[in-house]
Amino acid sequence: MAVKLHFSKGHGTGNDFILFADPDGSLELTPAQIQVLCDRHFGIGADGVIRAVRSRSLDAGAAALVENPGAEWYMDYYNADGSVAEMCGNGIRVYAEFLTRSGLVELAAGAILPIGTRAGVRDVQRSALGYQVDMGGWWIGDDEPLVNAKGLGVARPGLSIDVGNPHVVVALSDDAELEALDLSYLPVIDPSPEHGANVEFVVPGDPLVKDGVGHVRMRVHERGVGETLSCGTGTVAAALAVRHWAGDRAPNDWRVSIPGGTVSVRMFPTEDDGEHLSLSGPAELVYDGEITLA
Ligand SMILES: N[C@@H](CCC[C@H](N)C(=O)O)C(=O)O
Repeated sequence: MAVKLHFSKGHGTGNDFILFADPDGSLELTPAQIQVLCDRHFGIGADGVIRAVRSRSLDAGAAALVENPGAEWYMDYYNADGSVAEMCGNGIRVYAEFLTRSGLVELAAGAILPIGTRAGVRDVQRSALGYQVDMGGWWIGDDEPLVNAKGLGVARPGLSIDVGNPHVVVALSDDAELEALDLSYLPVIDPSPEHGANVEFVVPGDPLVKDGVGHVRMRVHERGVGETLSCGTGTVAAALAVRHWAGDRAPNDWRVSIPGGTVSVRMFPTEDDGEHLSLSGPAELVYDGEITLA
């Protein structure tokens, strides 16, 4: 049966998404429908699709992820190839803008909007740059997978980082190396991660730290998409990796430049002696439309 879909198109630093409201959870799209929507020639075109669904409408497995602490809204996120992803750092800011602009939630300055994701609940609030997201904790692997990409010449060691979804970060020596990459080809990771990974190529700033803030340039090949103009979870993974390599004197405030703009990343202590990451950046809704899906 044909499905008429009302959607909004939005982006966070050029990482673009198709968003639609399905509060009661009655409109689950198939991977083939998601691929058509995201196709830049035959569909609307986007890096991912976000279904806005109320947590209470989820099946028991997904609902368990967002019960404690409770989140009224869940970000049901799909990559352009139709695969699911646990988290999206740019998408969640655009999702917050979509929920508030559509009148589905009210978000006063300083108030916190908890949003359910497959990686757990993430707190979002308005910030000077647009929105700020508490991205939670992370995990750094002790392996060093080798990464090769077209234009790189020789494989480089990467750092595996999980920030709710999987990343491998690779340091390059300068901007010329970063620009020489051809990310229209899938980077090869050896050993290959079981569930795939987003791959970030980074060039630490020179100087690395200016006025107490660390600087990094990054390009990314997103799992399930290809090269994108930005990846929010990738920027926090990049800042973490560079801080890890730089050692004890590295700062906790970072600016990460991606082809689609700049975002801010901060590492901050939590009450239980851990550390969380925060991501701040813009979120834009560009247009609304309607499409009929076969
Ligand atoms: N663009 C996103 C990440 C989207 C999911 C990713 N491709 C994955 O499969 O993990 C971001 O802004 O974080």
